[in-house]
Amino acid sequence: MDELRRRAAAAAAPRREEGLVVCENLVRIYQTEGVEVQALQGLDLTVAQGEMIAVVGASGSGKSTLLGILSGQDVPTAGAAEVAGHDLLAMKRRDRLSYRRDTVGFVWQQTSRNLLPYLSAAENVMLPMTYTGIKRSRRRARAEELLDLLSVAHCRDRTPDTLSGGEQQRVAVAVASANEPRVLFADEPTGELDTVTSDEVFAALRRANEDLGVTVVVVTHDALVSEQVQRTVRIRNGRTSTEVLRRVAAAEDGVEVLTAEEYAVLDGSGRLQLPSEFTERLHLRKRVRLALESDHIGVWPDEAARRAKSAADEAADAASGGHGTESPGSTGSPESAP
Ligand SMILES: Nc1ncnc2c1ncn2[C@@H]1O[C@H](COP(=O)(O)OP(=O)(O)OP(=O)(O)O)[C@@H](O)[C@H]1O
Repeated sequence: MDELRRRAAAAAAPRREEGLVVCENLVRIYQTEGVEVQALQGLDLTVAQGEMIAVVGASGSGKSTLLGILSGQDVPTAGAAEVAGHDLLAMKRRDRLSYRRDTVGFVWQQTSRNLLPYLSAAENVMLPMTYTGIKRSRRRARAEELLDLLSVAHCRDRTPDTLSGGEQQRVAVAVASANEPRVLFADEPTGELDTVTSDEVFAALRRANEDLGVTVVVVTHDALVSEQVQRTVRIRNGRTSTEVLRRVAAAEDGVEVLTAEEYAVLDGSGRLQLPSEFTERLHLRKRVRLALESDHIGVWPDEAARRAKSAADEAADAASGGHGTESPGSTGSPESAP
C-alpha cells in the first residue's frame, strides 16, 4: 500500500529535469481550416545553464515552433516548458511581456526583423534598455561595450542600411544581449550569409555565450555552426531524435582530438526513435524483440517479419540465378509474414 501511495505521489508530481531550459513531452497542435497539424509531438529537451547548443532538423520538423514557444510568443497545447524558472504554460499575459523583455533575447534570420531601420546601431542596442530604468548614460555605455565586444564598434553611429549583412547580425546579437537575458534564441541567424560572414556571426554568438555567460540555443541548417558547438540536437517529426556530443579527448600520443558521438534520445517514458537506416537495414517494423544484457539492450526484428524478409531475399536470389546462400535460421515461408 505504501509503495502504491509512493508511486501515485511520484506520478502526481513528476520530478523535473534540472536545467535552465526544460521541455517535457511538449505538444503543439495547430488547427487551420479544420485540419490539425501536430508540429510538436511530445518533445523533450534540457539545456543547462551556460550551454551553447544547436538545434537541427528537416524543414517542417518543428524547430521554429519550438523557438516560438521558448521565446514566449506562442503557447504549447500540452506538456511542460520552463525557462529560468518561468512556467511557459501557466504564464499570464503581463508576465509574458516582461519575460520576453528581460529573460530571453532573440536573433532572427531576417536582419530587418532584428533592427529598426531609422535608428543607429548604438540606439538599436539602447532601445530594449529604455524600460528598465537604467540611466541614459549607462545605457549608452553598455551599448558601446556590447558593440565593442562583438567587434562592431565601428558601426555605432550607422543605420542598418549602411551595414553589411554580417554586421547587422552582430549588432542584432548586441540588441538581444542588451538586457542581460538568461537565454538567447537564434533562428537561422546565418541563413542569409556567406561562409566567412557566417563565421563572424557565429563568433559573436559564442562571445555572448562565453564572455557574457548567456545560454545560447541556435536553430540552424548551417554545418559550420552545428559542428562547432558541443551539443547538436536533432528534431524529427516534432520530437528530439538524436544528439551529437563533441568532446576534446587526448589521443594515445598526447595530441588532443575532437570526437563527435551520436546518441539516440531517451524520453522520460523510456521511448526512443531508432534511426531509419537501422530499422530499414534489419527490417524492423511495428514490433521488435528486446533483450536485456549486462551492459546493453539488444533489439531484434519480430521473428515473423524476419522470416518474411529471408524468404523475400531467397526469392530474389533464386531469380538472379540461385547462387545465394540461405540466411541462417531461415525456416519460414511468405505466408507466415505478419
Ligand atoms: N501557424 C501555423 N499554422 C498551421 N501549421 C503550422 C503553423 N506553423 C507551423 N505549422 C506546421 O507545423 C509544422 C512544423 O513547422 P515549423 O515551422 O516549426 O518547422 P521548421 O522545422 O521550423 O521548418 P523550417 O526549417 O522550414 O523553418 C509544419 O508542418 C508546419 O507546416
